[in-house]
Amino acid sequence: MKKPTIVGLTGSIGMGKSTVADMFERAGVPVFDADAEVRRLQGPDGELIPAIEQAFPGSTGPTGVLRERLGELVFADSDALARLEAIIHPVVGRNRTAFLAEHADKPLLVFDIPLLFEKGGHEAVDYVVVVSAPAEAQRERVLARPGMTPEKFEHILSLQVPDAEKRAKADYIIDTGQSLKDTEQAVAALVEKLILERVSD
Ligand SMILES: CC(C)(COP(=O)(O)OP(=O)(O)OC[C@H]1O[C@@H](n2cnc3c(N)ncnc32)[C@H](O)[C@@H]1O)[C@@H](O)C(=O)NCCC(=O)NCCS
Ligand SMILES: Nc1ncnc2c1ncn2[C@@H]1O[C@H](COP(=O)(O)OP(=O)(O)OP(=O)(O)O)[C@@H](O)[C@H]1O
Repeated sequence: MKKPTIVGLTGSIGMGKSTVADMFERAGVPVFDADAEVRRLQGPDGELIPAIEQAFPGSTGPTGVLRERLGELVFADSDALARLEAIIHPVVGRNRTAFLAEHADKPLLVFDIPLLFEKGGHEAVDYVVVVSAPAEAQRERVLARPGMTPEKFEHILSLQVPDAEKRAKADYIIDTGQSLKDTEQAVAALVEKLILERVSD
């Protein structure tokens, strides 16, 4: 049986990656959502709560990880962030492998991975799709989020591979600086192209 084509979907903060991932799902493509997986593992009764509480005392409660508190601890301290990542990333990787096995009969799959370039996962996918919009649109979207400040935004940006570099390394770019409808059409066209290419391979 032919293996599924794997698309790695990524993009910097606020570029519209989650919205575009939903568009892939609506086009019939199963999506592994690394962020959702992290939230599940960190949620109430999440598998990683004991390890996170041990490494970062006071960072969890009855609702699971206290995201804002943990964010304050790790986004300001790169060693702390590396410790948190060492707890989380191996488990996410394991669950991604299980997702792949479950969907081995599908033509196309999407791995929605915010840190695809930062963590070197781009070698493990067939195509990298970068979600991108003008910096002004990105800034406006992110600053509209509750609890976000310009300082926090700049700092998170500094932890991420710059958008220009992501674009340069992409196989395909999905522009989210246009209307949602136009972006959805671009996603549907890309899905069709990738499935056709696979068949004629
Ligand atoms: C620290 C946590 C709890 C803060 O949660 P919060 O809901 O406040 O923020 P959120 O997860 O939406 O992240 C905000 C922005 O920071 C970026 N970001 C998150 N983790 C990282 C990281 N390890 N390195 C660089 N950027 C990161 C996200 O891509 C996003 O653009 C959470 O980000 C976390 O657990 N991060 C570590 C796990 C991880 O690496 N997740 C990302 C992909 S699997
Ligand atoms: N053409 C478009 N495509 C995608 N999103 C758009 C578009 N136009 C406006 N938006 C809006 O931009 C926002 C993007 O948010 P989204 O959560 O998808 O970003 P994200 O990149 O996943 O963020 P983060 O990396 O911070 O988790 C949404 O509110 C969405 O409705």
